[in-house]
Amino acid sequence: MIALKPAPMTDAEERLFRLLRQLDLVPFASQRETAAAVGVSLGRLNAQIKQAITDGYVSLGERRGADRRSRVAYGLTHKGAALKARLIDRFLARKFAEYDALHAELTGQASGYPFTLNRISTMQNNLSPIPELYVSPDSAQRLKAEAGELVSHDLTPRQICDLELLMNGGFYPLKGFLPEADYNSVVSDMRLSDGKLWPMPITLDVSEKFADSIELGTDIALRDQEGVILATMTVTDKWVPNKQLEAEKVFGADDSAHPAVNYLHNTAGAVYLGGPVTGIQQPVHYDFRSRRDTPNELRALFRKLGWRKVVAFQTRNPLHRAHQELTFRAAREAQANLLIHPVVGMTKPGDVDHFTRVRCYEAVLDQYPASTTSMSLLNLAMRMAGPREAVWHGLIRANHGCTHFIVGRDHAGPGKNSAGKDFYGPYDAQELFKTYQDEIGVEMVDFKHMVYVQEKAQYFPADEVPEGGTVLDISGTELRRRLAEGLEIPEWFSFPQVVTELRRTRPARSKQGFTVFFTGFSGSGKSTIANALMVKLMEMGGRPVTLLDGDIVRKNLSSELGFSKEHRDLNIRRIGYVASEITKNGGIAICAPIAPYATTRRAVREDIEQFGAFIEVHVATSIEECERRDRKGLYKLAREGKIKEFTGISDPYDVPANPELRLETEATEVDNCAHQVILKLESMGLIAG
Ligand SMILES: Nc1ncnc2c1ncn2[C@@H]1O[C@H](COP(=O)(O)OS(=O)(=O)O)[C@@H](OP(=O)(O)O)[C@H]1O
Ligand SMILES: Nc1ncnc2c1ncn2[C@@H]1O[C@H](COP(=O)(O)OP(=O)(O)O)[C@@H](O)[C@H]1O
Repeated sequence: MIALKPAPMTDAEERLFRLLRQLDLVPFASQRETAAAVGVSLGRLNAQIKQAITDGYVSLGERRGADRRSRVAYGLTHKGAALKARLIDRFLARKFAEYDALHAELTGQASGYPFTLNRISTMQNNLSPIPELYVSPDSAQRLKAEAGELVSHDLTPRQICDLELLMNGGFYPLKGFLPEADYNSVVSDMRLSDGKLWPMPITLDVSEKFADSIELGTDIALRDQEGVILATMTVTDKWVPNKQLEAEKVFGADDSAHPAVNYLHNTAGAVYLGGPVTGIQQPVHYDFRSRRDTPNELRALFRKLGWRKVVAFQTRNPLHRAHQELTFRAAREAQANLLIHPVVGMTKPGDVDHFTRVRCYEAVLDQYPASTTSMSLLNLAMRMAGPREAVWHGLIRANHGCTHFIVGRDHAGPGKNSAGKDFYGPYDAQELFKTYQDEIGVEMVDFKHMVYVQEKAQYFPADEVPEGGTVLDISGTELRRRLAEGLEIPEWFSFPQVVTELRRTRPARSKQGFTVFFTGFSGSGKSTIANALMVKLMEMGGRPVTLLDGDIVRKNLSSELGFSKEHRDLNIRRIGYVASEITKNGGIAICAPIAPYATTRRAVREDIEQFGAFIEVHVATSIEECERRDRKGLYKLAREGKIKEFTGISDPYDVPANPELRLETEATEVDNCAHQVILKLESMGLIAG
């Protein structure tokens, strides 16, 4: 372990540090009280405070005395708070040197305790408090008011997760978003520039425009999505990262099939800002509050329970019987207590949402012995980086007071790459973890994939299956298929309470909502067929049906819109939004606009497919036939130039390339067209036969 000695602290710096520390602890104290606390005369303190105000470390405020009269009070500025955080190591080094000198003077010997910057390893104790980046609650109030004046950055959901773990010590020893030198070193060598192990770049990505507006050395306010200030950051670094290199080094390939690489290229801003963070308040969570713990809260819990050894189980999936067996075995093997530590920040796109998962965890928690098992939620934004992620998870669990960590098959695996191959080998994560285990400070409990052996009616690691045993297993994809089709999920695989919970969130396709989206020229037959379909679906019953016909929508939702590309797109996005809400809530939406642009139809499809099926039906009546029908007399007006931008005459229509269904109306009855849609819905499992 590399432990660089910090530069020596001068007397003036020590005095300033003591003052800042005291003002952080009790910002509303009188000068007399502060002078007594830091051990200087009132006159001297007064001079010190004046200097600190001139230097921008301390600001003047107001407090109400016991007599309710307002009096002057002093507190830290964000610059002062950041300086105090930076001086901590040097202050401790000085105190340590003083102790060593005292020890030598009184005993004739050096103390023999090596000084190290890594305070956790000197403490040797997973139960003692870990440093956080928060200022005291009183200072936080002042800083928050002050930070209102600063330039603000609105954090993305992923940055909020990162910031929470930075501030509460989950990402110790990081002191903020990585500066450039640390970033480069983490990307290439999995280490901070001082040599400490850290495998994941924790970066504050911003837009070029925002970065251009920030001078180095500026303090910025970091706000959540509602505008609440959570922290300030002194911007010490600003650079344009080599994202391709980051993708290759950290995630193993510059392939956008990897969710974090996709995020890097398509969501993250072009410029990174780095610098120390001063924590003001935790991000607010309204859900499962009592289940969320900071590293220090967990350490305190373990202290209270007398848990010396704790094995952590990381998960982003509901717990089934295989997981239960694995966690039981791990706890037995390590002779440790068990912390079920699921991630509720950001996981892999398409995962079961955390609300459902936590309800599933709660449902099975009483299968575990309460005296040796606890559950806590971790607001981590996963990157699905396999081996590097496992090392990172280990460090985070060490910070949360755990001594052991379970690494199973394909830990934090991102799925297949764009060539259809796995990004990482199934046990690469275990290999890498083993290499760094000592530095991580937690012991790995490794497991092979757990499978069910029918004859034994019991789970075994895949490499310990008794000879001749019949192995049963259900993959994640198979489980999703069974849930989607409402098929049986056997008792040996999961707990009935978990299956019930999952079925509630992901009912069978025949009970989910969906959208039928007709597209075609004016007069092609969209409304007529849509009406017939609606009646047929209503006859079947079961789900509410809503028809969003082009004409009706234009009268109600989009009355101010015309027929320019921009207005047509807006119209279709509105229809898509309403249909997605209907689909989300289990209804059937039938849409029948012209929707001439393929890109807009694709965007609507993506919105809706998050919640249920999207069935695109191209009503493929030729423009000549539509013009012959000319039901509303509009084609005639369009030919005469009296209606401009008329689809098919003077405006484009992108023919759908791969619709779920294409209808020919010229030689087919309306009833038969609608029936073809019904058959399609049946074949997709959306209506039960
Ligand atoms: N310039 C122009 N181009 C196309 N259509 C026109 C135009 N002006 C008015 N109309 C009438 O408006 C109906 C089409 O509206 P939509 O909302 O379906 O169009 S779009 O999807 O926003 O392109 C369409 O109704 P349908 O015949 O039911 O398709 C027409 O009656
Ligand atoms: N197989 C068919 N399907 C739908 N409409 C048909 C069919 N055959 C003839 N039509 C006629 O074509 C016209 C279609 O008009 P409409 O449904 O309002 O089209 P759109 O909504 O696409 O503008 C109606 O007059 C309808 O009776």
